[in-house]
Amino acid sequence: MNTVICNSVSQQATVTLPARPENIAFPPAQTALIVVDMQNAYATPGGYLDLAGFDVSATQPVIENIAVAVQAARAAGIQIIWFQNGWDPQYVEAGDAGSPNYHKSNALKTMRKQPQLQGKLLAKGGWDYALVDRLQPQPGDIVLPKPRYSGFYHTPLDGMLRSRNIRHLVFTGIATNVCVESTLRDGFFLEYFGIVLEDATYQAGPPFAQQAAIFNIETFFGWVSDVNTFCATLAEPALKRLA
Ligand SMILES: NC(=O)N/C=C\C(=O)O
Repeated sequence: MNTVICNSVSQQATVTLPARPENIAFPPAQTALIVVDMQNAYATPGGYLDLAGFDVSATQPVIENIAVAVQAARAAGIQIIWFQNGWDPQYVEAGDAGSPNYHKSNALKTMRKQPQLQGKLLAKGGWDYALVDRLQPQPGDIVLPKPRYSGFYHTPLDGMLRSRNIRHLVFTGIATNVCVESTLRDGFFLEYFGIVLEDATYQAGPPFAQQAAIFNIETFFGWVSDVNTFCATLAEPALKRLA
């Protein structure tokens, strides 16, 4: 299993993260680590993606890598934001037939095909909607429910970030090619710097979906790094102080 271990740090002014296509500097105190939709729906066998026919069998290393990244980010004074995707149990927030979401959401489609699942998939308060046991928010973290793929739509995310002077967003979570990429793209248009920790994300669909999302992000919308590098970068100033 791909386990990454790293040490924590105190807050510093700016760090420079080795990344593709080039290194990127950011101030931890004005940065958020966003954990996208690490719910049973997306990461656990028996959850929505699994029931809809997507392979979630390789998500455990991603969960572990996210836990490591969250711990390092928290110690460095980076704001942690947990997204939770879904709707009220009556699915009013999902939209009716007048919404593209009604037609494209594979959760809604799966429930229409299998009516016994109605009220179970991505419904607030249920097991499917809950974050996986391994990844739980702590006091000071922000938990943000969102009803669409992008965390910027129908949520207070932009205001929350601006009021905290946060301009850099480090992304982890599932799915790279859907909610991670959607949010990072919208952030780009709103003048946020988006960084993805590649090994702390996982795709919905075949491996080429991951590759394409990472290519798009690296080439057009943001920067790509990994958990080990992220942790080592945050630890560097602390190591220098000890020397
Ligand atoms: N969290 C996500 O990326 N979600 C992807 C698909 C869906 O929610 O139907």
